[in-house]
Amino acid sequence: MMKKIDVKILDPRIGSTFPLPTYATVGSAGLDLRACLDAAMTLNPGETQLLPTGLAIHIADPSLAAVILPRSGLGHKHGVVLGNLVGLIDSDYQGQLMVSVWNRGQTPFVVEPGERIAQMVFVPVVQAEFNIVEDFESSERGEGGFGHSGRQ
Ligand SMILES: O=c1ccn([C@H]2C[C@H](O)[C@@H](COP(=O)(O)OP(=O)(O)OP(=O)(O)O)O2)c(=O)[nH]1
Ligand SMILES: [Mg+2]
Repeated sequence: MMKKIDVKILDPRIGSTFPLPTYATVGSAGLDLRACLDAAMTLNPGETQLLPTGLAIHIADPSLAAVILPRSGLGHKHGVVLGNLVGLIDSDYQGQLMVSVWNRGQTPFVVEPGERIAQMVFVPVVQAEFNIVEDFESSERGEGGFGHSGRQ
């Protein structure tokens, strides 16, 4: 079932020159976000830039959040990923959705106005309250971690 999320269009090109983000297929998890730029922007190797999307959302429901993820083609083929690796959009954030793009590759990458530069996925959230204890009820794993079970 589709969930309604309030959106503010901050750049008038959204909805005309650049389409509003939509799911590309019925099974898509991500909505592609576009770089709301006035002119093409060169992202040099190693460079990070914060790009506007021209949109603000207010998720409002604390049991939801959104994450911004790289697009696999940009990340794998061009080395264009996110400066924060993953962006987290809080349910009470009302500012513009921003995308930190990082060229971790070896060649300059030109971001065109309206180019799909990242994707956003809505995710369920559980807010936890801490219950302070002296000892945990024992579990199968216990304190083992960080590869303690080996590689095969
Ligand atoms: O890629 C991103 C990541 C975050 N945000 C916005 C939404 C999010 O709710 C807010 C704060 O993000 P976060 O909590 O990750 O950043 P912070 O460095 O902890 O800043 P703050 O002190 O504002 O929480 O910034 C974006 O627009 N794009
Ligand atoms: Mg924060």
